[in-house]
Amino acid sequence: MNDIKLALLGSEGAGKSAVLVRFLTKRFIGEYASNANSLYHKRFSIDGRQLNLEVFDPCSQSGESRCILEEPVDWADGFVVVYTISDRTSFLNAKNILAQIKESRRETCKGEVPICLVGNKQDLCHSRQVSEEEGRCLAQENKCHFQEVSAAENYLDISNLFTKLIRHVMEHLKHRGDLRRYSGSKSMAKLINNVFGKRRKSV
Ligand SMILES: Nc1nc2c(ncn2[C@@H]2O[C@H](COP(=O)(O)OP(=O)(O)OP(=O)(O)O)[C@@H](O)[C@H]2O)c(=O)[nH]1
Repeated sequence: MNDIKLALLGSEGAGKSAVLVRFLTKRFIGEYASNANSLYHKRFSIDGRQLNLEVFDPCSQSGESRCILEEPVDWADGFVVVYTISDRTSFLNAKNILAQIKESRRETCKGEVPICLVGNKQDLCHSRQVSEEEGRCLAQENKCHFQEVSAAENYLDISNLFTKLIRHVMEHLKHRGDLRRYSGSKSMAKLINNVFGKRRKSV
């Protein structure tokens, strides 16, 4: 069974946990504990293949806090970078995070890093500060997927974006002939726990 490791990154309050919980449970839960890093596990079936999905949801990163990014960026096979369409600062932070991912993967990762840029809180379009076009352009510049979503209102867009990203990760790993997939993910989970002291969750 293949292991797929994803990390969600983005500003405080961008809706990382909401997006992830919507994907994993189909539900929207208004408030989430935001003072701890979490590692979620889920068995997932895609295109007839069984996967062990691990998703790392760290507590918030500001643009300057490079250290919180380093371990997830090394660990993850793919990334969901979340900003809020009604908060330009979160968009600028997402831009910064994309640059950091690219920079740290430049040596090890020939070709594209599987990333989806997500503009969340589409339901707040009356207070929109970032146009859909700007989001799409930033994604194009970084050669990544792009999707505007509302974790509060819509499951399907979120499900589709994760499915697309997971397919991209699978392609990417196949291309790289990455045998690490079969070495067992428990040791990496342990490493992450050691580094961040985070809770682990099964959904
Ligand atoms: N209107 C609206 N609110 C949302 C949406 N997604 C999340 N929220 C709200 O935004 C707030 C922050 O959501 P979280 O999922 O905790 O955000 P986060 O990025 O995980 O935040 P940290 O854990 O602090 O990094 C919560 O009050 C959510 O209810 C959305 O799609 N629409």
